[in-house]
Amino acid sequence: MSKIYKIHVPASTANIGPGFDVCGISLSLELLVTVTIPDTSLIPTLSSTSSSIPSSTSSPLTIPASTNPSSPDYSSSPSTNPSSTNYSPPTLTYTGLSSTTVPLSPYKNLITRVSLYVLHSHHLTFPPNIKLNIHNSIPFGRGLGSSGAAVIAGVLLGDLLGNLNLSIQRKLDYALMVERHPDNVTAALIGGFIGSYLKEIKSDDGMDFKEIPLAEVLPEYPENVEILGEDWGKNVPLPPKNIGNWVKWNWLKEIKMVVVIPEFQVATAKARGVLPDKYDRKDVIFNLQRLAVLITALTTSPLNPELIYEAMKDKLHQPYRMALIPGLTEILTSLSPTTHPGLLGICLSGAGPTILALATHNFDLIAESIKEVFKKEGVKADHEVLSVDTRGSWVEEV
Ligand SMILES: Nc1ncnc2c1ncn2[C@@H]1O[C@H](COP(=O)(O)OP(=O)(O)OP(=O)(O)O)[C@@H](O)[C@H]1O
Ligand SMILES: N[C@@H](CCO)C(=O)O
Repeated sequence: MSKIYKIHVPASTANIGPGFDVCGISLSLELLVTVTIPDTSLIPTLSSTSSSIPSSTSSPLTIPASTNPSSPDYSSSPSTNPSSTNYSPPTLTYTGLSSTTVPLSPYKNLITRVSLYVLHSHHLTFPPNIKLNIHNSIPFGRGLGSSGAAVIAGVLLGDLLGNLNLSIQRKLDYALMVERHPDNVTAALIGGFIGSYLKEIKSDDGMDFKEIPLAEVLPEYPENVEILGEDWGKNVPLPPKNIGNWVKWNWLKEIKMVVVIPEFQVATAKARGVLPDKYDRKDVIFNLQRLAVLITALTTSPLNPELIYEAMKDKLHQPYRMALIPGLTEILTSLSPTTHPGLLGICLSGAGPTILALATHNFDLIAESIKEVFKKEGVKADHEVLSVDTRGSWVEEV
């Protein structure tokens, strides 16, 4: 009998104005990966060395039961190199957004490459004949955390296929090796309104986290299965332990996220490339003051729209990204709680180009006003009214 699992990962919005690379909120849009594992009694162990690799650290959180279903147990099967069996790597099918353009090779697709990184670092590779059906509702390259969700899905997939039982903290460590800003991945993994920071890893600890090139973490894996051998898994950069740290704030249910999504994409790498290496002290203070106020203002009832509106302003990333997003300056200055009752604050969602408006009512009016500005710039946009997802990522056996 095959086993079927579903991996659920939410979208996320990051920064929320002044909290650049700090704040994230997971959203009610989902990336769903359905994993079909053939009769596990026929699946060989993929490496005899896997049991010697420590697979987890202790978790600071209680993991919901649904996050760690009983994974298939390969351990009693004989150790076999897949290249010597009737092996075929995972097959991928996609439905939903970007389903016609996303790579379907398991060695090129972001979700499966990340899962292979997790497996590889445990001296494992894909078990044979896995089927993956991916349904994507998160638009690519719009600032709604599509890559963060794909990375988390990949870590959860690797954990499932390797029967690793990684702790939630260790899963985050793996995700942070791939996406080095913690805001989207932490919100996608944990769920809710999240503040996070990365531990500074000094080189004399044996590894400088920031300096490991992504190409070494996610190498171009060859398109064949002859990749298990004596050295398989020996030179994989392992994540330092406990690099991501987070807090989860209360979220008031009356606050909804109005997201206005332009039709064009802005790659996060490009939107980070326009940022300066150094900032003026006054701009840093501007953000710190607002961020400190924003967290309490957003989590305290009754809400104070004027306070929140000012506290959602930013001088660390949005001013530099205006050149990439036509209409951004006007959008950020022309709507306010006075002109649009119900509006709490407005900012770029993640690296953009999506606009995030936090609001308690008048959602469609707020969205239409933002779309009007985009329209003047010749940009078509859609909108959605989203809720916070408080559950985060989870895996179920169906
Ligand atoms: N479901 C997915 N499957 C495979 N690849 C994906 C998936 N989602 C995202 N990606 C990859 O990530 C890229 C988008 O990443 P990018 O960081 O530029 O934008 P984003 O994550 O949507 O925005 P932001 O980080 O600002 O929220 C896509 O072009 C694709 O290569
Ligand atoms: N904090 C990140 C989020 C995008 O992934 C940025 O703004 O670049």
